[in-house]
Amino acid sequence: MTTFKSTHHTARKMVIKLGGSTLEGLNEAFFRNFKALQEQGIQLIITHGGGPAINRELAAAGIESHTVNGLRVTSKEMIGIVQSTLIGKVNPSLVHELHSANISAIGLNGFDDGLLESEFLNYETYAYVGEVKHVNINMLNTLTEAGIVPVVACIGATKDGQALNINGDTVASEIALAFGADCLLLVTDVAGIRIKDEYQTEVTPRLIEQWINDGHIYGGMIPKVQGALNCLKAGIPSVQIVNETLTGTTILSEELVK
Ligand SMILES: Nc1ncnc2c1ncn2[C@@H]1O[C@H](COP(=O)(O)OP(=O)(O)O)[C@@H](O)[C@H]1O
Ligand SMILES: CC(=O)N[C@@H](CCC(=O)OP(=O)(O)O)C(=O)O
Repeated sequence: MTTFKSTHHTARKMVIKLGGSTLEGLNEAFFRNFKALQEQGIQLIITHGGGPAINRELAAAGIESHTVNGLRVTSKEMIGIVQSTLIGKVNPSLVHELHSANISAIGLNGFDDGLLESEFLNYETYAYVGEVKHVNINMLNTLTEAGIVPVVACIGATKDGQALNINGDTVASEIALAFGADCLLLVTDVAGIRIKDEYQTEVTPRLIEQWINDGHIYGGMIPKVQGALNCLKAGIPSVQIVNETLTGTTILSEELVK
């Protein structure tokens, strides 16, 4: 039994972002629901993070890291580890899981066909963290039209070929915008936004701003909701923060709230 919201049924193009917290052992419900979306003829792109895997690799190298506004400050020594973890480990193991579930998938990152042309976000504050300047969507269109699911790791590339660390939620929203997705699902380890122990089914940008200011939304949830708000502003009708069963919080533009 699926529990999709009605917006899923009307979607034609969808981006699904898998958070690092969910990547280590996706459950059977996820693959079942994913295939149900494919069977509805929806063109799908997967993007992913990998925060926990990066933490493990950094710890093994004896490197400590910290975040500012939910973004990992990434030193020169760290960017190589982030790049090799996301592109060399997390991405192929996710592609393998999809393949094992009979889903045709191909692994990509920001370097491939100039997919995520990026620049330093703010070197003084974040060092090797990027912001996406241009998404070369052509390859993703070609693959999705052929029924192949692109699986994109959140590594950007500068014009000079420098890898930059980009938050997975940010990459998901940039790709959703470039793809013209009508739905963005941010899959994480919680069933949506929780405020005072209560999961919210529908929220508005105004409430989100208030909750960030008073600390009810913090850490990794901040780039998630910010990416969601950017997508809504740019006209993507449905952005949802969901768990592996694809149920959670829908973020609505103010004017859509009755
Ligand atoms: N209001 C909130 N509701 C739910 N989770 C929140 C909230 N504020 C912060 N969080 C935290 O955000 C986490 C999800 O973000 P993150 O760990 O970055 O996930 P992912 O790896 O899936 O991107 C949750 O596990 C929770 O600890
Ligand atoms: C700049 C920045 O913060 N990059 C993230 C990239 C991985 C990510 O986003 O992983 P999740 O989806 O698990 O959060 C990081 O280094 O953790």
